Amino acid sequence: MLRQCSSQKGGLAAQEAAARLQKSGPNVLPSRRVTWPVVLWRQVKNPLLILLVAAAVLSLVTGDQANASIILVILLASVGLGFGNEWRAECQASALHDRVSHTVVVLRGGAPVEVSVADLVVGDVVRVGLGVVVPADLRLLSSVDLSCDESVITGESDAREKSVDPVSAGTALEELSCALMMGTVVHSGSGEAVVVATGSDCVFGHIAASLATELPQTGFQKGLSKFSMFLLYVALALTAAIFVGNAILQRPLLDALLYALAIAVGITPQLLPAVVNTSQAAGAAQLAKKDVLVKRLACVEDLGNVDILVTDKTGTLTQGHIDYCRSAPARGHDQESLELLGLLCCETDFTQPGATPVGQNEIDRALSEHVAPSVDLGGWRRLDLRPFDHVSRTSAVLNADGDGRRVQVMKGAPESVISHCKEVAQEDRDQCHALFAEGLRTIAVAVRDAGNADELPDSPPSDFTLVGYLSFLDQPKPDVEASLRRLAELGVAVKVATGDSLVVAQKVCHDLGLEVGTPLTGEDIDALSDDELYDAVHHTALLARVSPEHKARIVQTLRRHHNVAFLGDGVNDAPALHQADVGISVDTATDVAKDAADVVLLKKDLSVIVDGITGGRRTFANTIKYVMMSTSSNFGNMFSAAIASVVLPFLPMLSGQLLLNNLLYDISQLAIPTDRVDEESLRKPAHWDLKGIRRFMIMFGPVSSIFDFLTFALMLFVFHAGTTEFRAGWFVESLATQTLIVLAIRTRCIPFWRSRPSRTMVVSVSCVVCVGALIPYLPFAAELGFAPLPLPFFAALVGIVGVYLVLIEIVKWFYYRNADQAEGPVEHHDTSALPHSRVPSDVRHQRIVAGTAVRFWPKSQKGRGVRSR
Ligand SMILES: Nc1ncnc2c1ncn2[C@@H]1O[C@H](COP(=O)(O)OP(=O)(O)OP(=O)(O)O)[C@@H](O)[C@H]1O
Ligand SMILES: [Mg+2]
Repeated sequence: MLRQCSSQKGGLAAQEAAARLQKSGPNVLPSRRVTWPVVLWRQVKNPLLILLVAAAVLSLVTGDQANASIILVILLASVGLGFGNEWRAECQASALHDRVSHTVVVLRGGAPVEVSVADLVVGDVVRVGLGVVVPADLRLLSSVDLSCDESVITGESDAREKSVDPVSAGTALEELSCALMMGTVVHSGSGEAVVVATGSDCVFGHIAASLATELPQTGFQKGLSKFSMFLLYVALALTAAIFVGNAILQRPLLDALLYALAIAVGITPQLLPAVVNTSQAAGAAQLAKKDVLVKRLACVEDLGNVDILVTDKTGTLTQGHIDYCRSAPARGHDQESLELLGLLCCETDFTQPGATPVGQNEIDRALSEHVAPSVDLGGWRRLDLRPFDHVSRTSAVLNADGDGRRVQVMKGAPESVISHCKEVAQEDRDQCHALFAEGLRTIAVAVRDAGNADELPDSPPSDFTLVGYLSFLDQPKPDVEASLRRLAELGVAVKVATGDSLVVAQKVCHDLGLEVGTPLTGEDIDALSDDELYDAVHHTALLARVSPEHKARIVQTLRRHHNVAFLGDGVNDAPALHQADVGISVDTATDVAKDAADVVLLKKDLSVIVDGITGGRRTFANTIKYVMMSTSSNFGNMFSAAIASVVLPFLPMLSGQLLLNNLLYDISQLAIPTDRVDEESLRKPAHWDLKGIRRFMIMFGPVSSIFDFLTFALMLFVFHAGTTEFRAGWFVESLATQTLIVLAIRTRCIPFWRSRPSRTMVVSVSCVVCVGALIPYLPFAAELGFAPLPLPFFAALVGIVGVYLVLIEIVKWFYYRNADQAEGPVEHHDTSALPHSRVPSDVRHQRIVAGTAVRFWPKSQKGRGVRSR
């Protein structure tokens, strides 16, 4: 095979590889990226929009050409605005995605080097190990106990054994035991293989091309679509009512249709996708600056909604760099033989000259660094290996010494190893506890005479002799305590789920000031039903000696009533990462973990997650502002327009004018993603709450209508306005009230005084109001159907807007008082899980029922407004 690929055992020379890369192109699959036509289609596929265009074209041919042309021009501008913003967000998203690196170890000129997966070429010799996602189609050259999870290709969930033995030509894909396919995952063992196909030439390339690439919706997206459907129903009801009302009054039908459709378009928050995407992209870009890469933009908000974080221990609570600390031989054994046997039992075969540890096995790396130089492995030979697995928590080897004597060595978690030992003296057991109590990650080494066996028995026998313990130190991180406190303040409970010993984990938690409550072990968890587990997990912050399945089960159980994030970097964390609402991994993690994650941290640090969560909440809060806007004054305006069209003898605004009004309003709202967010709204997870939105709409919409009717009266009875002047007056008033209200709605506090909006927001809102006021004076105002307004109108306008904003503050006060009362009795987070029980009095856990939840803004702390930063 090597010859067929013009390669050799030591791999390709660097120049040769570069030359092949030039010819074959990078090893990547055809992009799944969104292209611009797709983004454009998203803007125009709105059925209301299509109907409106159709009606406008009809009107262009048969009737009012000026109005029809204005409608078309404005629609074009709206679509352009949405497209421009969404496209920019998409570009930012894919740039972020590209920053998640995937590397592989290849032999170049005989030496192992780490290169980007994209740089692989046919003929490269690569090394693969546990947890690696196979980067191209490979033919095995050597392997140790290798098996692969090929479910992405075959749908078969059981891992398949792999070996170098050739198979006959024409063998079915599932039976290709000497080949590793791109996209499959190494389930156990390790090996070397030569690349036979890259990029879209791979089997996976063909499959991926035919797969639907739609990803399942995130919690946030589900809420968003429900909300959009709700508005669509409101729009349809209103459109039908206006149309029928006008028809009964025998008004021109085409005009009525155009007008009704313009109102429908006005109500549907057309820019919602653009605002959401821009918010998310801005949020993601800010998070990227803080070393948080969001793989899917939609996860930004979900990150903000997290209220429980389940995390592993190594590298999160501890520094993650394991150092060999000391050996503790059992009675009757010495340090030398203990270290020698420990080294023999590493996955890397150190009896081979020049062997370097592969993969992410930290314990083996530490042993090779600190023990290998001083141990003489001369004469030893490896016959068989069973690599470490997270379920049995042991690894085993069969080795022969210089005299041909064969021994089986086992190393692993002390409890697991000791269970296979003949007899273990009490003092040796005590020694283990003492090491655990010091917080040392400790493994036991045991040995047995293997007679003349050639390979390891299927299950380890129980006649091992304990040789002793090897201890490793992984220091607690100094800044973790502060991060744990921040998380508690954010209403996020932290649970540590580790495969390490309970005593070691307890010591680490204690050192960090994390109260653990009543800890659970894997065995405890097995004995509990899901309901019992759900309750028990609330009373502890520590789950120790847990297997990968336990981690996944814990996450799954908690998700019933919580939004759960899981942080982990090992192969053993992948199932839980998949289960979690938000899977978080690190850039240095194993491929499977990184693949399963939604968010990748460039630094494995709790403080980075704190930033991620606050960033997510900020983004969510801003998105919700737009939603609130669309459902309050914007809705109110359209509602007034609907009523007025039936009550007045003429249309209160032409359809083109309505659309222009809507376009200007939308432009002003594009600044929302830049807005500041009150510190208070960051303190709690926020969720979609359709009931709350409906209540908001019903309370705020009519308030804006009252002022519209006031304006109608003013124009008709005080200024005795003609039709065009009337329309200009209402155009200016509705735009002013509609846009300025964002300054009130954006916060629970008193605007400007307690909470300041961003400068961009103030500027954009003010500019739009001014532009609106100027439009009736512009040279083309007559074409638009406007006449200039008398100056006293503006004095009245200032009065109307002023009273309106005051009234909104009063309604706001009532709304939040009711919302807070409606929330009912509040369950408290189990404070034992938080460091030093420093839980703010209002940290509560919110029950999310069937995707709806409690409210947008957290309860204000006894009127103490907090100034936003
Ligand atoms: N290479 C190894 N050889 C032998 N035993 C090991 C090895 N790696 C880990 N162990 C043992 O298995 C136990 C569980 O390790 P595992 O890596 O599954 O834990 P984990 O859940 O990833 O821990 P953490 O939360 O710290 O990341 C360790 O405490 C140790 O006793
Ligand atoms: Mg781990």
